[in-house]
This record gives sequence, structure tokens and C-alpha cells, in this order.
Amino acid sequence: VNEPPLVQYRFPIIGHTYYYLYDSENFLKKCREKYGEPFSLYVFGSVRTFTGVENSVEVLKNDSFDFHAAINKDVFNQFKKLDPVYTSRVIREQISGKLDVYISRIQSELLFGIEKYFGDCKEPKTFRNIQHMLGLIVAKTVANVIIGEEVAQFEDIITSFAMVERGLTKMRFIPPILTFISLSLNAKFLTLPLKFGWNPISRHRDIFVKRYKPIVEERIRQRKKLGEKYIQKEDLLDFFLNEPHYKTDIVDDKYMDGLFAQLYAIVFASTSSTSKALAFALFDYGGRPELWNEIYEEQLKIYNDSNGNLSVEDVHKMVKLDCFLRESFRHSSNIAGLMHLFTGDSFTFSNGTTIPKDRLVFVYTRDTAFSDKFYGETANDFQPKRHITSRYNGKIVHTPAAKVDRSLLTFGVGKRACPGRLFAVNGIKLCLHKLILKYNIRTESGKVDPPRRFSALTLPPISGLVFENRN
Ligand code: HEM
Repeated sequence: VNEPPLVQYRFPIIGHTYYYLYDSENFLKKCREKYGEPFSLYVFGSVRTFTGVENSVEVLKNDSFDFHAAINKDVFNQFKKLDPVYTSRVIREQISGKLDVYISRIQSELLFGIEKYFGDCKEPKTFRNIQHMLGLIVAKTVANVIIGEEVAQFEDIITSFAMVERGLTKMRFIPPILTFISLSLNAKFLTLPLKFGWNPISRHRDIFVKRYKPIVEERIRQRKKLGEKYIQKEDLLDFFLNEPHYKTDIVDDKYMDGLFAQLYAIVFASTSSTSKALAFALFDYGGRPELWNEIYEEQLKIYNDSNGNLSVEDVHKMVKLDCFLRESFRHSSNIAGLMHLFTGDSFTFSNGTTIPKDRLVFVYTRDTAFSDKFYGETANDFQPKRHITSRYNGKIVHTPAAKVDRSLLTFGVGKRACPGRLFAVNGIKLCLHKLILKYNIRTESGKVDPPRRFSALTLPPISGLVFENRN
């Protein structure tokens, strides 16, 4: 078969793992230059194929590339078999599709979180590891929408929402070291803790059940008592209680486990991705004084025109902030990610190379995010204005931050692209809006701080960000 070229390596067991782990940015760039795309590497004990700017969309749009084949699925499926297509549809219709219902609650939660964690900042205050704090703020907005206002008040639930992804990610990242020895050992290691009953998320399940069971029971009681007169609450819980396979009279452990898996799979997908993007945006802003005035003035105008309580329409008016955010997404792109397992018999890329069943395919995302094909000679520069497509009658037309297309893979592309992206972008813009109105925000270093790298992943800096009240 005409496989994608396997990049040569010198050390049989280690293969490319070392370079991939410690210098993936330069390493993948060199591979791409020398071999074109797609190319394959021998990493962590197996051959992995990497797609670049030309071929990535072929992977992302094809159903035979399974994105759920990762560990997360095993962890949640222990509690209930989840249907990803159903979950996506619920998010698209019930969360992203109902922003107007949720927007004022999201704003209250954001203001509460900003007051609690950032506070007054009359004197300039420096925050380190801001992503953790943002995680708690984001978790509260997500909790409000998903599990309802009553339970979003409990601090232990919010901490659990903010932390659940971390537990699982840690579990995923220890094993690569073991794969130096063998791939099958790695696979065993991943499922071993589950077999022995140690599950990094059972702790979260316990908190969830303790806090949530009484609320679920109460809602079911009210539904029965009031019948037709019951007024549907606006959150995912009440939506699920109406769905045929969640309708119930008995709230036992099994039922709560099912609800836990369904809701926490969404929490897992939403909180840390959103807080990471928010953290990146704050660093991108704080390190670039030349952007401050324009963005601030846009926020001030929208605030003054709306008296502070914004509608979805108002968020759409934040065009400068939106262009800035899209540019921040682009710059914070992972070097490679979006791991997919190819589950078909064989797949032939448009350039004629073919991969077999069970091949792990990674999208070399940076190749798209910084390609001159889409971004020309200025691809490496931070230029929010590049997303403006035209202006007429004083109106700016631009490519929105939540738009998915071949030029930016932050949310994937095609019908499996992130169903929560409108919710995420809306929430991030609202939070930035409120922070920028209230504080002067700058990096402590006075420069653009570089991101942290973990293998091919890109993480926000943990250096200081200084907040100072504008008044
Ligand atoms: C800035 C924040 C976010 C980023 C960068 C992000 C990114 C992504 C990406 C790259 C994918 C995979 C697409 C693929 O492999 O083809 C995805 C899928 C998904 N995202 Fe997001 N996401 C974010 C926020 C959210 C939020 C807020 C929710 C829920 C409210 C959510 C729910 C999901 C779900 C359920 C999937 C799986 C879709 C499927 O199975 O077809 N995401 N997201």
C-alpha cells in the first residue's frame, strides 16, 4: 500500500517520541517541510499519521474517524452508554440555540464570579495561574444552564465542575511514558484503574448525587403534583425530565448515575476548553497595549447603549472583540491535537496515500492556523483586523469567532464540529466585556507572554496578569 511517508528515525524503541514530547513545534514543522502531508511518525510505540492544512478537513468531516475512541468515553460509559449524536443535538438545540433565554443569568453569574475572584482591585493586583480562577467562574455559568440555578449555588459542585477534566487529563498523560515499553501495556494501564474500581471521577459522582438527588426528586414531585400546570424550568435538567428515556418516578442510584454521565460528559467538554480560551484571550489582550483603546471603546459604547444588561444582539455588536477573539483562537491553537481513531477498513487521502484500520490520526492544527495559504505573509502576526472581510455603509463584515471553516480548526469542522461553540464564544465575549470595562489589564512582564507547551498541546501562560480598577 501507498502509506503516507514514515519519517525516518534512528532509535527503534523511542522512535520520534522524544522530539514529539520536547520539541514538537520545530519537529513537526521540519517533518512537514521534508515529507509534505500527511506524514507518519513512530510515537509512543505506534505509528501515527499527521494531517496538515490540505488533508485535515478530510479527517474531521469523515465519520469513520472516531473522536470518541479516547479514554473519556470509557470513563463516562461506565455509568451509562452515551450517544454522542444525541448529546450534540441537545447542546446545539437546548444550549447554543437558547442563548437569549440564558443570557441574563450568564451575566449575573459572571458578575458574581468577577466580584468574588477579582474583586475591587483599587490597587493593582497581580494574578497568577488565572486559568484556575476562570475555570471556577466558567463552571458556575455552565452549572446554572445545565443543572439549574438552585444547585449552582453549591461551592463543592462548582469546584467539581471546574476540576473533573483535570483528573481525567492527568490519567491520560501519565501513560505515554509507559508506551516507551509497549503499546499494549499502555492500553492496559489506561483501563486498569477502572477495573480495580479506582475512577478519577467517582468522587465527582458522589458530590453530584449528594447535592442533586434532592433537587431531582423535588422537581419530579412538583411535576406530578401540578401536572399540566407545572411550569417548565429553563435548564437541561427539566429538558431531560421530559425526554422519554429520562422520564421517571423513581430516582435511584442507577438513575442518578445515568444523569451524572450525561451531564458531566457535557461539563467535561465545556468548562476547561472555555476557561483555557478565556485565559489565552486575557493574555493576548494584556500583552498588546496597541489593542486596548479600540476594544475598550467598543465595549463602553455597547454598555452605554444597553444599560449593562446585554442581549444576544448586543453581543453580536462586539465586532472588534470578536475579531480579536478569533485571532486569539488562532494563536492559541495546539500544535497538534484532535486525535481520531480510523475505524473503517482503509482510507485514501486526496493525495493518494492510504492508511489502514485502527490508525491514530492527529491533526497538525498549527499547520492550518499559521498557513500562508489562509493568512499570507503575516500569518505569524497578531492582527485581529485580518478577520474583517469587508466594510460598507459604516458596517463591518467579518468572519465570526464561532464560525467553523477550513481556515481555523479550533472547534473542528463539518457536522461534528463543536455543538457548544456559540455558547462558549458568547460567554467568553461577555466575560471579556465585563472585565475590560472594569479593569485595566496588562501582563506583569509588560510583554506578550509565550504559551506553555505540553508535548504538542498549547497551554496559557501561568505568569502574572495585573488587574487595576479603571476608576
Ligand atoms: C472555547 C471552548 C471550546 C472549544 C475550543 C471546543 C472545541 C471542540 C472541538 C475541537 C471538538 C471536536 C470536533 C472534532 O473532533 O471533530 C468539540 C466537540 C464537542 N464539544 Fe466543544 N469546544 C468548546 C466548548 C464547548 C462547550 C461550551 C460545550 C458544551 C456546552 C462543548 C461540547 C462539545 C461536545 C459535546 C463535543 C462532541 C461533539 C460530537 O460528538 O460530535 N464544547 N469541541
